[in-house]
Amino acid sequence: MMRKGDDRFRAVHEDEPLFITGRRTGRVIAYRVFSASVFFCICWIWLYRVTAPVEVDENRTGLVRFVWLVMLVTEIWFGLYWIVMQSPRWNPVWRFTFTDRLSRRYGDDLPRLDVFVCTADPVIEPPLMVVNTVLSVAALDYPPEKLAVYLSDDGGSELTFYALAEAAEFAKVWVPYCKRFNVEPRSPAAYLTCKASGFDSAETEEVARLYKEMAARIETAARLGIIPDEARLKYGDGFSQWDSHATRRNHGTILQILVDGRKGNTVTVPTLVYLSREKRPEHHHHFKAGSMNALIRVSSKITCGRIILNLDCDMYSNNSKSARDALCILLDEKEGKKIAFVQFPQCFENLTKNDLYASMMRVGYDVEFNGLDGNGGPLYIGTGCFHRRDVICGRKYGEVEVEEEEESEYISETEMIKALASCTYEENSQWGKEMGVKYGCPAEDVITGLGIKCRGWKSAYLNPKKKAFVGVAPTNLHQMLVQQRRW
Ligand SMILES: O=c1ccn([C@@H]2O[C@H](COP(=O)(O)OP(=O)(O)O[C@H]3O[C@H](CO)[C@@H](O)[C@H](O)[C@H]3O)[C@@H](O)[C@H]2O)c(=O)[nH]1
Ligand SMILES: [Mn+2]
Repeated sequence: MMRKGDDRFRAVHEDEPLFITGRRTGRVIAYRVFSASVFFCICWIWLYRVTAPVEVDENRTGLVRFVWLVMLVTEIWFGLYWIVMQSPRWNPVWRFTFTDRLSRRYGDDLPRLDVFVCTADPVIEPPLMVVNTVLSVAALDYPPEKLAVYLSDDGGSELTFYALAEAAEFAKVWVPYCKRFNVEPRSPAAYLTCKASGFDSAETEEVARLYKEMAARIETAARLGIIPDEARLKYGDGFSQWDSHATRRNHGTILQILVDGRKGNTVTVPTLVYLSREKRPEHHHHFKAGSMNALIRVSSKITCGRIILNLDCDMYSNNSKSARDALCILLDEKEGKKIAFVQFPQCFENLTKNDLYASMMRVGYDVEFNGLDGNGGPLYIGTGCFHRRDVICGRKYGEVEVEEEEESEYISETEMIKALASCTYEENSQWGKEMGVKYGCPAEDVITGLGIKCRGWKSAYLNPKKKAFVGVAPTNLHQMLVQQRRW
């Protein structure tokens, strides 16, 4: 947001909203007529059941009366269920943003944005895929000095760290290249796949060569499980944080700032941070919710972005303008003030046309989320969501927002920041309850979003034609069952 007392941009187009909320009247009326007709039928069925005489039970077994009673109860139950299910369909809305107005009003004076990418297992989530996600957000259309990308590695894997270190080097070429040539999408793997038939310029060819070399180094390291010696020397500060008996479930906090764009450092690449929070077998780690809370605390002492974007490691940014779209909602002077978070749908690139397991969730994302948005806002679904930092940390609607702090002159000591990601930090605190992402539920995202709503906030749903984030969905029955059981 703007700095205190800085109103250079305020005067420009002050009154124009940054987004509008649209309704599709024809479609809504058609649905309501259909819905009313179904309701009418339901009422008739109820009336019939209650008024039609029960046949005389000749054998006096009571069976006929019993069947009648069960039918009555089931029909009432289905009817009520159907009525409740109309709420996410009754009043759908669509949001449209004006990023040009945002640019005119704020220029590059945008709030700091911290992106959290979570990964947990270098085998299931290959480091090369993870760094593609990181690179795609590092190249967002956003001032690099205002952007920071944090990778949380719950797998505590040297391979993931190595891949991120390689990506930090490659980013110095990739980010300026994307901005200069307005590249889309900004995940190098996805972009270079579309260009596979031929490169249009010498620059693209050079970038493709550098990417392929990097990818080969990362994949070889992952396959052999060996980090090259040169990398160990070059990134000694990072690797030295793994002691000889560190395992996935038992290690200290590992924190390395690979690119430091804080005060005084001119950068073309955003701040890039690797974090693997402390894990000990005797302490519960609370899965992704635990890692998100560690990220919230650690980032608060590094860049303290006022806005937080949270992404699963398999969801790359497919539209470099998505952060600006979300800010159109969050920074809107009138309507935006009530909105705590902006949720984009989860889209997937690995599905076939028939989408055997219905992973596209089309009813959810194309119908019900718009309906929920007309009713206070969609759920938080754990990825592709822009939050206000202070709201996720517990601010209630109506409480005064703390002005964005200038980055402090004093850069906190790494050891002090590491303590924020220790296993014991949250003991006897409100973390996981009133603060941060909630614990105790496998679908931590949904209950966290509902908790925010209970504090008086609304949310907004953005589903632009050009998909904002694209990921990987389960493709076989086993993976699908595991996921559904957790939800
Ligand atoms: O201990 C853990 C476990 C998972 N993750 C990360 O959490 C994300 C989601 O986990 P995944 O196993 O891929 O679950 P999905 O079922 O695919 O995730 C969906 O469902 C989750 C729970 O509702 C949401 O948090 C996710 O955002 C949503 O994409 C991934 O990036 C993981 O790396 C961690 O960081 N630490
Ligand atoms: Mn997933």
